Amino acid sequence: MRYLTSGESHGPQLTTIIEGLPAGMPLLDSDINHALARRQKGHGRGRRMQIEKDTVQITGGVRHGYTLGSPVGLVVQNDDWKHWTKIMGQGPLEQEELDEVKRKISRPRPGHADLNGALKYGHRDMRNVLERSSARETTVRVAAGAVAKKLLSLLGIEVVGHVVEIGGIVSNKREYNSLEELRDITEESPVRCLDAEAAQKMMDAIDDAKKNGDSIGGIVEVVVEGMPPGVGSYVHYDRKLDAKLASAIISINAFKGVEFGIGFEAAKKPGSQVHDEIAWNDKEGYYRKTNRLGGFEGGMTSGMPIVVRGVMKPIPTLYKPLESVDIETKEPFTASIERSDSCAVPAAAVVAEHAIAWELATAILDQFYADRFEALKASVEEQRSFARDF
Ligand SMILES: Cc1cc2nc3c(=O)[nH]c(=O)nc-3n(C[C@H](O)[C@H](O)[C@H](O)COP(=O)(O)O)c2cc1C
Ligand SMILES: C=C(O[C@@H]1CC(C(=O)O)=C[C@@H](OP(=O)(O)O)[C@H]1O)C(=O)O
Repeated sequence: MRYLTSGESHGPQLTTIIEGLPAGMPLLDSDINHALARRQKGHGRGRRMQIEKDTVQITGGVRHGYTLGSPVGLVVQNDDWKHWTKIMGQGPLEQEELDEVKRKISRPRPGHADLNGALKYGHRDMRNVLERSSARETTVRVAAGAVAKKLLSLLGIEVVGHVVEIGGIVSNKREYNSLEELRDITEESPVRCLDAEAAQKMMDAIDDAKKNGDSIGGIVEVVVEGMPPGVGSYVHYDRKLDAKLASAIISINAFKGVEFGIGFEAAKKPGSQVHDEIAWNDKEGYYRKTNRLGGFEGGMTSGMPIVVRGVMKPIPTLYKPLESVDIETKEPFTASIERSDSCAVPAAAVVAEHAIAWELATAILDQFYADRFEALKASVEEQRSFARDF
């Protein structure tokens, strides 16, 4: 399965085409709209989220609520587009219109894609870079991921993303009875955090950062339950599933680090306190007594919950900006900016959830029968009972 996205942040719309879904899978726009609404929430976002009411239009590949096997097209309109029709128009402009809209962006923001993108494509107006490097694109990544999540859920695999740290404030509550409980509690939290006390401190930290013209980052965690064991590969470096998940996390705007299970803590501990002992019982077959490795050994799923965390750096656009250089004058400057998020970690937890769901669904479709949904389901179930009886 693969998808491409197209669209600029303030252009008319964002589009994605998904290729490789099986036929006969139930899919409604409401499955996707719920995910889009979740991505828009979260304490710390700027005014843009009040303008947008993200909803999807399915433009192909679905009929009467079921996939056809043909490419699935998804479109999300940018409501902000109506304010940008001249600046972002695709046709040529008259000279006087050009003068009006051609306020070139020549001052790159440290930490954003502006300068590197300009050097790559030769854009002297860095709007040509920022329009696409903007995390607005994560809207359609979430839309594609919501389709993947639907497929996983129909196969008994659930994926939940939540926030475990913002601005150095750590969630102390990690235990929950079920993924459903984790989802419900974090859904109600304005920062998508299980620990209500830490959540309040996180919100205060976001407000402080905003007041000071600054921004803060954090850590999100994605948990997956229900993956059959043995998905991925130890045979080929480019089919290792943990590596694909790591790449999916780092591909999200502003993500700088990734770890599985106890992650970087493993460097400090002896093997006896890192590796998970193997056990067997009648009901489950093989399982691990602990899950310190976060659901992976040898690039393949172990059947234990997958636990993957990603580090998001603070948002680069600052109301109290850092020093940079104007590419026209080569003079140093510290410019003010119009609007920005001060913290997007809660939204990024939703993006991470969907990026992970996409990779898992793709791995399932690579490994099991993939043309008819019912046959896929039977094939995944067969792997589960094979592993149970092995
Ligand atoms: C949900 C989300 C919202 C974001 N909002 C902003 C924002 O308002 N302003 C900003 O400068 N960066 C924002 N970012 C981060 C930038 O898009 C990102 O830093 C930039 O594309 C450069 O890429 P890199 O940080 O991965 O190197 C956001 C990221 C995410 C995931
Ligand atoms: C539009 C979204 O996020 C945007 C991501 C973003 C960036 O630089 O990444 C900059 C901001 O854009 P704007 O200047 O239009 O407010 C965010 O609002 C979104 O998440 O849907």
